[in-house]
Amino acid sequence: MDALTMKKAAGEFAARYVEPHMLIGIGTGSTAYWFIQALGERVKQGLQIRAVATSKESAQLASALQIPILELNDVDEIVLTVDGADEVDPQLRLIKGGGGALLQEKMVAAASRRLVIVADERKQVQQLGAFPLPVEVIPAGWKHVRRRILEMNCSRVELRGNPQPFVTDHGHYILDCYFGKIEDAHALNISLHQIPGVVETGLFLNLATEAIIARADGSIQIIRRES
Ligand SMILES: O=C[C@H](O)[C@H](O)[C@H](O)COP(=O)(O)O
Repeated sequence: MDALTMKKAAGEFAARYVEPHMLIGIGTGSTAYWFIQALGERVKQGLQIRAVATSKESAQLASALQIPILELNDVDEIVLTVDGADEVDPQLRLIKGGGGALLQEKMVAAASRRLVIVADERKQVQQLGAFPLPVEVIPAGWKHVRRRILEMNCSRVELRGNPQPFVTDHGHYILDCYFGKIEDAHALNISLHQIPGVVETGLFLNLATEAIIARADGSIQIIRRES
């Protein structure tokens, strides 16, 4: 199976988790795309649900498929959110934000009872950090934030977007941070949050409850976080 087919398989598998009248969170990216498409198909066949989106892009896609979209502020607990990831470790700690939607994704994840990650096997790692960690920052001070991150044992920090900086849905910039292997993700997350100007990090810790991993041999692996 190639990458696209694996993403499609994981996304479509997750769409089966959605039950009538659920309030769900819909993720962002090329794997979540297939979840949204499959959900749209079920809505077309009469499934009634309501959804909160993790990005403008996903909101637009869902709306085009007649999936009713609500604002995060207008809902209480989200029953189930399905989202992609850039890296998934065996404890279901994640790096997210490759598509720049990490802030809204983390807010939606934190408001969700279940966060199910859809990914292909290439996203599975023993230790987080090969994928550069996205950090969302306030544009007015990004150079100072970059300097502080470089002092934290980080070999390279790149402002995303060239020549124009990439601007997130919430009007911020993204710094892609090359830490290499992250030994203590929890401590790193806390340290990054202590830098003035950091809005959010792409480290999703203790949030994912389950991962649906599509394998190249055509199988689906389900990993559940031990609580
Ligand atoms: O900001 C984007 C998100 O965190 C995505 O869910 C993540 O980058 C994975 O995207 P994809 O499924 O396209 O690899």
